[in-house]
Amino acid sequence: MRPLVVGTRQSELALTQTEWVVNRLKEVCPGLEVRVEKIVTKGDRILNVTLSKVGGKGLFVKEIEQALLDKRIDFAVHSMKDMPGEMPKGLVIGAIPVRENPLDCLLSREGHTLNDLPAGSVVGTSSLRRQAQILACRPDLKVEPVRGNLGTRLSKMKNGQFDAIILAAAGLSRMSWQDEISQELPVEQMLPAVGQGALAVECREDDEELLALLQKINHEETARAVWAERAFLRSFHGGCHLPLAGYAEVIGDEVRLTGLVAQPDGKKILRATLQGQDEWDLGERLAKELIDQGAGELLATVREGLVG
Ligand SMILES: NCc1[nH]cc(CCC(=O)O)c1CC(=O)O
Repeated sequence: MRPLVVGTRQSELALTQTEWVVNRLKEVCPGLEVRVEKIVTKGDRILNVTLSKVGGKGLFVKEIEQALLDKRIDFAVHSMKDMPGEMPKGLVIGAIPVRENPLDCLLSREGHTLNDLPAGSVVGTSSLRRQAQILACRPDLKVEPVRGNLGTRLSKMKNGQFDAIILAAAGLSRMSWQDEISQELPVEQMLPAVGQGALAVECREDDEELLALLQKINHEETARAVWAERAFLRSFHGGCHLPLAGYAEVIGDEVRLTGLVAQPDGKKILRATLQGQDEWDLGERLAKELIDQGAGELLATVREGLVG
């Protein structure tokens, strides 16, 4: 294998994830040389602006994808949940390694769970998906936006700006910060984001030498689950900043997919589960089922709110 260049954002989490993937590649290809190229993305430059108002999460991957297309880098490691539904022509996801804990968790200053947080407590999250699901079970809490990388959010909670925050278990676990978790939220209370806990290793579609190597760190079960979740996401046309959740598991030789579309105030939650063999078909059928329940109208109202 030729020496490779991997592109990554420069946040601690991104670097940790990249190093993890590089180590997996070195296990299956001893002696492999990989140079790490740090890339500053638009999402990193505007961390003080509410993300949903500036065009969503594609912001974290665009510059990196351009570097791939320009052949300045050979591959890139992304958090799967930061990947938009559609990818640029010429690029593919070459591997989906084994998934970390997909759940969201509550971190609270006093060690409370979601059910026993005192009324009026302020919960920090900028995700409409998390906001809607918190308010659905605890309409007496206040949700306020919080931005910044994991460390910044943690310190904002610890210094009293928030009574609690919601973060993905996967990020905390990769940073070895699991001890900060007050409660892992069950999927019944907090359905995760599409792709949460999984990584995407992206490369050029014609790089056959690299694709053959990446195939060796692909995790079939994770990949099947994530394809079903992403098929569901794509049916809503790139709605990664929308109050939308999707989570799939492999059960025997089938995939069971649960999807959710919510009103940001949590007063309306549409949810459905389907099981089947074909991931793409499953995602599309689940989206149709939620659209039949009124998801289209609900999301249209949210989209207007985001633009205005
Ligand atoms: N929203 C940003 C983001 N993108 C990926 C992760 C880490 C978790 C993962 O890989 O799914 C996080 C932090 C978080 O949501 O708590």
